[in-house]
Amino acid sequence: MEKRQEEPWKVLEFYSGIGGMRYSLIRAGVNAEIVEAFDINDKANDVYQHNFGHRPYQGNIQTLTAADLDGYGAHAWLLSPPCQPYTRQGLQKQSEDTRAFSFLKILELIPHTSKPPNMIFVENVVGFETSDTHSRMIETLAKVDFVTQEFILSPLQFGKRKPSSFQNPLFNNQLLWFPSPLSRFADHESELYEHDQPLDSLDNFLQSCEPIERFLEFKNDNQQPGDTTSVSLFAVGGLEKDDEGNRYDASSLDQYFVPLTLIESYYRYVKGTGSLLATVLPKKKGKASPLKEQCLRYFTPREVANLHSFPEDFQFPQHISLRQRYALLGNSLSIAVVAPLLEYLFAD
Ligand SMILES: C[S@@+](CC[C@H](N)C(=O)[O-])C[C@H]1O[C@@H](n2cnc3c(N)ncnc32)[C@H](O)[C@@H]1O
Repeated sequence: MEKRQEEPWKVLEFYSGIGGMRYSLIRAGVNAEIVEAFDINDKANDVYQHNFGHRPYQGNIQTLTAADLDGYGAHAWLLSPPCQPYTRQGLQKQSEDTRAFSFLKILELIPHTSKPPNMIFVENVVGFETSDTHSRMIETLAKVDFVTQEFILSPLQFGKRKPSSFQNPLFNNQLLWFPSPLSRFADHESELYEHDQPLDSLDNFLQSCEPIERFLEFKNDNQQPGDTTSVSLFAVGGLEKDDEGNRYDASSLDQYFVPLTLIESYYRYVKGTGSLLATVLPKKKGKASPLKEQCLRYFTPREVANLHSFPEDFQFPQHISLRQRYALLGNSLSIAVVAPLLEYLFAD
């Protein structure tokens, strides 16, 4: 697709969810216009519409044709397809999983379009890079003359069509485990590590992390200044309460505390997903206190959105239940990581 210099990039956002990709594009400062977004989930579309004033096309991406895609005249396609076929907790059926079909279908349409996109950005989970879906993606993109660069930061893949290229062609057709090529694009808030080695110790890692208080909407009342590093996170099970259909009252903190009965059977839930916050510090420094004394609570949806770097004005419409909020946020992405990648991809 030809584009005049001053024209905005025309972008299609596939699997738009609650708009993590669109927020990343905004944060990257790319002069772009989302010409259409696509998602099958009506609740996700309610949230998207609430925040962006546009309701995504609500249908199965698998039913789109090459002519439909040509009709949008887009320069770039952004895709965050379902990750369940590749996650470690899942059955790892990869391209055999019905949830992978629409992604493969959309890639296979590229040679049949008369105006193929100049750029493609794909975001997924660790596990995708070794899947047969990934092999088919690389094969299909090579056939239609794309060069690719791939990053495992949070798991990300993206491509740019010849003759345009990446700012750093040195990394073409490589899978990188470090973000150095992006460092010029990372803004202050989303500073990326320059390390091309894993962080060597837990201490170094903790020092390079933002304190968790920065992300909290409910601060700990009993917190002393300087106690920040003592707040602990535990990976245990998700929220138990089924609040389907109930309206969500964001103002009450009580609903986020983990019931003692659940903590007592902590080990049964270790395999679940989600993180917990210890709101009471251990009495003795360096000594872990029993879980029961730490007043564990779940992060609120706003806090999860903060951890994903969603902007402050992002909101859920009232009718979205607590459980739905967690599910939608859980499907979304880290804007702090995706924004520099988009900036890198769109840089001339
Ligand atoms: C991994 S999530 C992407 C979330 C999004 N990037 C965000 O920030 O919220 C995948 C999304 O694709 C949607 N989806 C899955 N299969 C689809 C299909 N065949 N057609 C349309 N949407 C689909 C799901 O409803 C879900 O919202």
